[in-house]
Amino acid sequence: MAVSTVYTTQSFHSTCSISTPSKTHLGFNQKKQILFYNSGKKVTNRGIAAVPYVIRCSGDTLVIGLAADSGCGKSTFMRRLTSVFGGAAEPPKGGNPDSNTLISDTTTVICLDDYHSLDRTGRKEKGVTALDPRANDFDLMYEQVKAMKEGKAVDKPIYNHVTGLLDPPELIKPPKILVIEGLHPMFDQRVRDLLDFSIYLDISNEVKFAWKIQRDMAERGHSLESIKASIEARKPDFEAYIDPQKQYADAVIEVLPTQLIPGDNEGKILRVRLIMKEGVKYFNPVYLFDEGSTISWIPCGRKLTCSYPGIKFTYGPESYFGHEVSVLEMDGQFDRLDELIYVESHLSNLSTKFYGEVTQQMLKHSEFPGSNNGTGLFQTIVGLKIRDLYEQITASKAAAPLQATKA
Ligand SMILES: Nc1ncnc2c1ncn2[C@@H]1O[C@H](COP(=O)(O)OP(=O)(O)OP(=O)(O)O)[C@@H](O)[C@H]1O
Ligand SMILES: O=C(CO)[C@H](O)[C@H](O)COP(=O)(O)O
Repeated sequence: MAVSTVYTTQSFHSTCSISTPSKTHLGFNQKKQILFYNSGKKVTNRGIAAVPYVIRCSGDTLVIGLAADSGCGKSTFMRRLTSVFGGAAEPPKGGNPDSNTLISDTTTVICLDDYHSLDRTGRKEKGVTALDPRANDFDLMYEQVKAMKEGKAVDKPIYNHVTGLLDPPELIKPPKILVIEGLHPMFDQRVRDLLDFSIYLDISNEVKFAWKIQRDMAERGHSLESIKASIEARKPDFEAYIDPQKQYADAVIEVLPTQLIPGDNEGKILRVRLIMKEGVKYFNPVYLFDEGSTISWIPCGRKLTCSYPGIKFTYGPESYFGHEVSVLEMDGQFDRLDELIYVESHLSNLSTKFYGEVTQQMLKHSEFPGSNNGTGLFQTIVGLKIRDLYEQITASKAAAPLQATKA
């Protein structure tokens, strides 16, 4: 008899179905580990591989990691991502009004700030920042993300940004897609290994400063000096614990000052690079004109209105932390968002479901920050790639029992 082990797991949950040969019967121990009986004789765990069984867990959760420093556009990216799947994302109904979680039909976004082990006072007393691993509970993060990936609900703690305290936990049910966003999704190897796809938002210091000033001065009444001081105070820990995570990311969105205006440091016109790792299963990098070539393209002219300093796209292969990557870059900003369709029609592997879907998404959220430049464009594209990844993984799982039957 052919032996096909398509999916193996130590524990079994209610969303899974299992098929075995006719003479094999199943049992479960108290830990929900599967016990196989062959013609009435118990097969021990050691013998599991000898049993031709197929487990299909339709409820398995896809886990996406999104890493970035605070104030670098994670929330904006999340709103674009959940919009690709349709339906509004809202905090858990009837729960803590200061919850950091956002739930929509397909996705649940949890904020890793909820795994701070020290509250605001605790950090102050110990003299550590929230970026320091000592202020975070990676064991709990790992256990809970693993549990959700296996289809189990968890009681996740809540870090309350209003009070600076740790609030009572909230129940999070396993979604189809779980996004873990925050400072450290790729820091702990155990958590990193649970990720099906990972993204890093790499905002250069100049741009981070410009965004912080815009938000914290205009919206939160902070002074220029206090913003500068807070960025400086976080810098050593950012460099030690947050920034190194980008080497593990499958996609990085790098945001830099423009090169179209020599010496520009204002952070208003941006040069944005989408760095896409090659060889990642179910992820085919986007390309401009000709896959693998090196291209430079100024689309301004008859079909795209551009005011000073214009728009420039580049595309080509590069090496990033020793990995082969494709990089798509956009420098400049759009004057008229509806004309983005002209650019979209020259990009391939976008994972759209219909012609113009990228432009439609961008127009739908034209009020989000970055909608007229590469940040919004590349966040939208990564959102579509995640939808594609989810659909491919789901389809491959559905096909697995069929293949096993054929084996
Ligand atoms: N693409 C962008 N272009 C211009 N400004 C942006 C962009 N993305 C974010 N910002 C600015 O940065 C601020 C923070 O964005 P957002 O809330 O999405 O970041 P965040 O990483 O979730 O922040 P936090 O972790 O502090 O909650 C926005 O209010 C906006 O001022
Ligand atoms: O880096 C951060 C991630 O959002 C915050 O500074 C950290 O979570 C601490 O939050 P607060 O300043 O509200 O105490």
